[in-house]
Amino acid sequence: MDLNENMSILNLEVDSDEIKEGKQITCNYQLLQETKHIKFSSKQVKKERKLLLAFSQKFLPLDIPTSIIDEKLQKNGLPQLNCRNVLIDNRNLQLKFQTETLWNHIEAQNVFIEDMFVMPNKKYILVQFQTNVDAQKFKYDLFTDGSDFHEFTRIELSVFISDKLFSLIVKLFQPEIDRLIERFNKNAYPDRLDIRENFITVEEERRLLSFSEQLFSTYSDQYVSHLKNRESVHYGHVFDYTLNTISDQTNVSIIDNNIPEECNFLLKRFVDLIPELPDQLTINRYRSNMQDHIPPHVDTHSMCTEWIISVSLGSDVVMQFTKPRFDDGKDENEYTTKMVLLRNRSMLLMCDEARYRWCHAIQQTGFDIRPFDWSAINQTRAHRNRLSLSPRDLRYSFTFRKVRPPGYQCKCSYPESCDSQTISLYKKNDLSKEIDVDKAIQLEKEFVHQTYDQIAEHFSATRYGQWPSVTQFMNSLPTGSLILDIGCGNGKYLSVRGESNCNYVIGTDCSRNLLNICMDRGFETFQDNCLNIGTTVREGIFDAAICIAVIHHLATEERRLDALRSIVRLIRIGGRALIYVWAFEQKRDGLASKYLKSANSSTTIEKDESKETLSIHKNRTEFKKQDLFVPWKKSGTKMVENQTKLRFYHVFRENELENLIRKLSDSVKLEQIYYDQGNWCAIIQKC
Ligand SMILES: O=C(O)CCC(=O)C(=O)O
Ligand SMILES: [Fe+2]
Repeated sequence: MDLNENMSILNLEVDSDEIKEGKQITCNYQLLQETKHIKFSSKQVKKERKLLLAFSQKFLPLDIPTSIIDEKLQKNGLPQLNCRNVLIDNRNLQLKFQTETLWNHIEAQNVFIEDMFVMPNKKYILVQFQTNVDAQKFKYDLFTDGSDFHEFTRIELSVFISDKLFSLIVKLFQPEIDRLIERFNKNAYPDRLDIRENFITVEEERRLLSFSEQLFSTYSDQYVSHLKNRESVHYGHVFDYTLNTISDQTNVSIIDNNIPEECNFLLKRFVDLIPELPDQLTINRYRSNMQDHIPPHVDTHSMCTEWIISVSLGSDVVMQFTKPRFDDGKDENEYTTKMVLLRNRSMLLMCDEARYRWCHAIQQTGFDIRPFDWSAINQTRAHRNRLSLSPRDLRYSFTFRKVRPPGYQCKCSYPESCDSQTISLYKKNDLSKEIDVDKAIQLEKEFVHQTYDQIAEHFSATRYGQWPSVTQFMNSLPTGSLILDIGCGNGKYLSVRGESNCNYVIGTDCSRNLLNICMDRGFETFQDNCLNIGTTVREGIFDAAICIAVIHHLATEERRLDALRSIVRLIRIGGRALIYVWAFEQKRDGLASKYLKSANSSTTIEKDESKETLSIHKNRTEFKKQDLFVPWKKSGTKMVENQTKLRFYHVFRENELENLIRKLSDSVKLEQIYYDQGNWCAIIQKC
């Protein structure tokens, strides 16, 4: 028999019904006839969910040379395994089937499954077979080179596990699975969200698919928006996804003024659903191999009427709806995220609350996790919630809207997400009095995270110059330093690897779109909020950190202090960090900063300033307040006011950064504090 190169011959057993510190896992390396006992460390127990990761990293015998395995196999034949459970490691996403299809394929080979368990947010699948013999057949017959089944998929890493471990893993993850599945519960969908499955027939889908394929293959770049995350074409008006609104300022053109006649049959079906017919259509093309997606957004309120329709073609996809926490202050995970399965040939209608209040998104992944569909396997099993992994195919969506006249003021009841009402809402807050934490989170989400995601490309194109004193700090670090760039943006400092080129820089940022730019440049990054980083990476491991122009985006002093605490936790004792924040004082020693000097009247936005409000700063002028919105304007386009993107800033006064650092207690030494081109800067060292 032939073995795949990485096939493990490992059998894992636990000696307990619980996973506790000091409890043991026994690893039988069957072919090697070796047994190892490994005790759970307190760390593994603390982070139970990381346990399986620990299994795969620690226990998979990848280090055993294939030649040894072959030799043992020839001598001893197949090991007699006393196990019916197989853990499939699908981290490389080799599996090309949806879980239900995998089940059916396996059973079609007369190998019988008792249960299948997809772990939440993990790329592992546990399969429980009815007997040991079934498990062995699965592993040694179905997945060897040359077998029919092997043509469909490649599972290179899999591990046998005991019944006890199987049930422990189920116990460990079931609560999380229940929570995930609850998000798919139709009874709790956003109000006024309507889904009609089988809205079009298979034949109608086929016709629209070939129409779409032709559009994207024949039309030139004049008509196709090549977005970072997908491609789109437009009829009636262009929809600009960087601003989520209708725009005639983009560099793509509409294909035609009218919706194409291929859609006439759809318009007829819309008549009963919506008060007026659409005059705008965007066709989005999501390529599965590119992990195409759409970031969370609310389609701008004032630009189209109170409904939006989207018809799905080609592939199922899960759409995520999030309601800002702002509304009710309840735990976001429990109450405000909903998952909606959009099957191909279905229609999605978003009105009122679903349209105006909830963000919708399609996540960046090759696989969707969704509830297991028992009707697809003609069998029933023990009653508990199960998940299914579902690979995506090429998907097209047809989004229809009815455009409003320019200057229309939306009067919806959701001012916090309304472009016509938002600014007046925040005007009620004077942040010199601290706002509560929910408001702060919402303010940062809307006016920092979302804004950076929306302006990412243009922001990146204007952010290439490194500040010399930042590079100087990075170059002053010892050879081999591991450096974390917190709020790395487009990664302009991630290439600074020290004089010897031996330093290693990792970046983190909130903005997925900025991180995508880093990824394209080949940098290593992960997505995180500067307040949470310690929960993603191990604390105390970095020799240094830089945090340039980040902390001034946090809305309360407590949160700014928390960000400093988080930086300190991440670096090792003796490690150093450089922090830059924007200064209120834009003139020092009689000299204006570069920011003031580059004043250009054509880029400014005039706005009334009122003493008691959170105001919009006039670009390239001195600051009048510490808490304000700074407009981001795409130069070269004539933007009307409500299309301008705003970023929230708290600009620091002299001594403010220093005072904040002093609150960190004795664990930190303030090495240097200085002023650099309109910024207050500090170098600190962890004692
Ligand atoms: O692809 C979809 O179904 C949704 C598209 C969307 O949200 C949009 O075009 O604004
Ligand atoms: Fe949308």
